[in-house]
Amino acid sequence: MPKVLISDKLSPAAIDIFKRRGIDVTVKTGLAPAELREIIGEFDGLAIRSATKVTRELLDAATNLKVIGRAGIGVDNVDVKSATARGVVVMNTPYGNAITTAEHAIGLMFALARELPEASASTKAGKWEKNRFMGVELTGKTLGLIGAGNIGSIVADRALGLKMRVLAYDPYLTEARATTLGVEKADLDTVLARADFITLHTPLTEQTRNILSRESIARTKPGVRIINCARGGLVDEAALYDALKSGHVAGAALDVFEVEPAKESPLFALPNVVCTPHLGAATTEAQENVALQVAEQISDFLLTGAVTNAINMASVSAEDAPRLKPYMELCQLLGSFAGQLTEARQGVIRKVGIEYEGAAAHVNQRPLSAALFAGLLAPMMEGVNMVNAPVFARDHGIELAETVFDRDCEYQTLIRVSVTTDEQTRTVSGTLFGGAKPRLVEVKGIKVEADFGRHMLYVTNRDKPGFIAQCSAILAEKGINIATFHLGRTEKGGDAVCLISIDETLPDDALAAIRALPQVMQATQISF
Ligand SMILES: NC(=O)C1=CN([C@@H]2O[C@H](COP(=O)(O)OP(=O)(O)OC[C@H]3O[C@@H](n4cnc5c(N)ncnc54)[C@H](O)[C@@H]3O)[C@@H](O)[C@H]2O)C=CC1
Ligand SMILES: O=C(O)CCC(=O)C(=O)O
Repeated sequence: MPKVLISDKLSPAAIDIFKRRGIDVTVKTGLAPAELREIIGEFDGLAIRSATKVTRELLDAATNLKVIGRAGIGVDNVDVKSATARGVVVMNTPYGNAITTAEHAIGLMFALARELPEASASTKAGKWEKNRFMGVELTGKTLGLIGAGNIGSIVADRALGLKMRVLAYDPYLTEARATTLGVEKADLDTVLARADFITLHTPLTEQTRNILSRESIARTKPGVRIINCARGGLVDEAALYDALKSGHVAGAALDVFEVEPAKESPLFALPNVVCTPHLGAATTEAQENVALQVAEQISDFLLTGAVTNAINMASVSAEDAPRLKPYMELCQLLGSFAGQLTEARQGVIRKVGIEYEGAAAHVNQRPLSAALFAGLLAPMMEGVNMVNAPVFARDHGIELAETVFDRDCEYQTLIRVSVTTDEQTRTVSGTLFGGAKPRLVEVKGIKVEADFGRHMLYVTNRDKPGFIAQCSAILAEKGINIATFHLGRTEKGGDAVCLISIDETLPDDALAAIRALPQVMQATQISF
């Protein structure tokens, strides 16, 4: 039974889902990093919000971990690069708290426009300062969005409902999408110069860190109000403080801070600053959504292999997972076969080609190249799996070319793999017998029909009499039983391939004896 740890405060709905799906779930929140490192090795899955920091050190101790699920959007508390390198899938729940967070941004905009927190505090203090608080109307004002993804788009929609004009800066926003959203696409300088309110909705990346820097704040319209409900670090807090003090910025509402928890900050002393403690996603509805989603996603992955909303891997829907399973197995075996032949020749892989024909042309192929790379690179690298193999391949400069042939095919389904090294290109093809059982059907362009046995001997030889008898005699002498024996050749007397499935591994001297046979060009032992 897979084991999952919930290490942050999640809605109890998540626990129910895990239990119902047959997952052994443990809840331990508020652990110190050392305490978490101590126990993480037991778990296959980890469900978190933002408090748990998944560092390289934690991942080093997470020897069984297969999946990390973030009940929320931002994964900046996860070292995704290290997780990927260790083959751990990282998932988030990209939509579950988007509406709630957009509503918080709109709420903060109202709070700024009418100084609601200050007015409330003053009224409760019995001051009745009716003349102190003079707000601004939102109707007709310009809202500048920085980031127009899920949350930014919802903010835009709500702002348009308030009769505001919306300008959006987002390098990935197309004109067509901007038109659909009813916003004006603009560059950052235009947003800074024209917006009465600026709201941020981007992840924190190297490109977005301090996107509202001292220089960019200086280029904003005097009297601008700034809302950050995305991530601390997008706004330079020291520069914001100075701009608020000088009056250039009329107000700022911050849900997120450079350092969290933010227990102290010079900004707290300013009357025109509204703060909330990272509450953007804090509604019952959003927390239930993300908890349910993350629990379903982690369970699906651990129980069926379905991959949803992964940051570091192609998605496989729950519907696709059973259909893709034999294809992934076939690709992994073809990759492993090609990889072991390449390893035997010590060739440096330059390029990998995958061709899909027949039914394979119509399945979701995105995860298949990852399965192929996992098989291909496993003989050469330790700890390779579908998550990290494509990254290793890219880091090693291996080019991938995928071709889909929508044409009649000799087999019901066919996947042909070619691996090009400095020396040669090797091709190997496979099909699914009965739609499910991987079978080799072609090696080096020569037709064979062989199941993938646990231990195999692959021989290329000249098609001359005597080879089969001599080879069988060597195996018999070593007491090695032959399970299956498959032959193929280009033509009578031409090149031939022989695939022998054997019940145990072949001793080195037997392999050497087979290699020494006069007809033999290459003999390699393959294990799956
Ligand atoms: N305060 C809170 O509790 C919450 C905060 N968040 C934060 O909100 C952020 C946005 O969430 P979503 O809208 O769901 O993400 P999203 O991925 O749908 O949208 C992000 C947008 O930022 C844009 N972007 C990327 N780099 C940019 C750049 N250099 N300049 C301008 N735009 C850029 C992207 O093109 C994308 O459209 C999350 O990354 C997360 O950090 C999310 C949920 C709750
Ligand atoms: O889990 C939370 O409360 C924070 C949500 C958040 O920041 C996110 O989803 O990116």
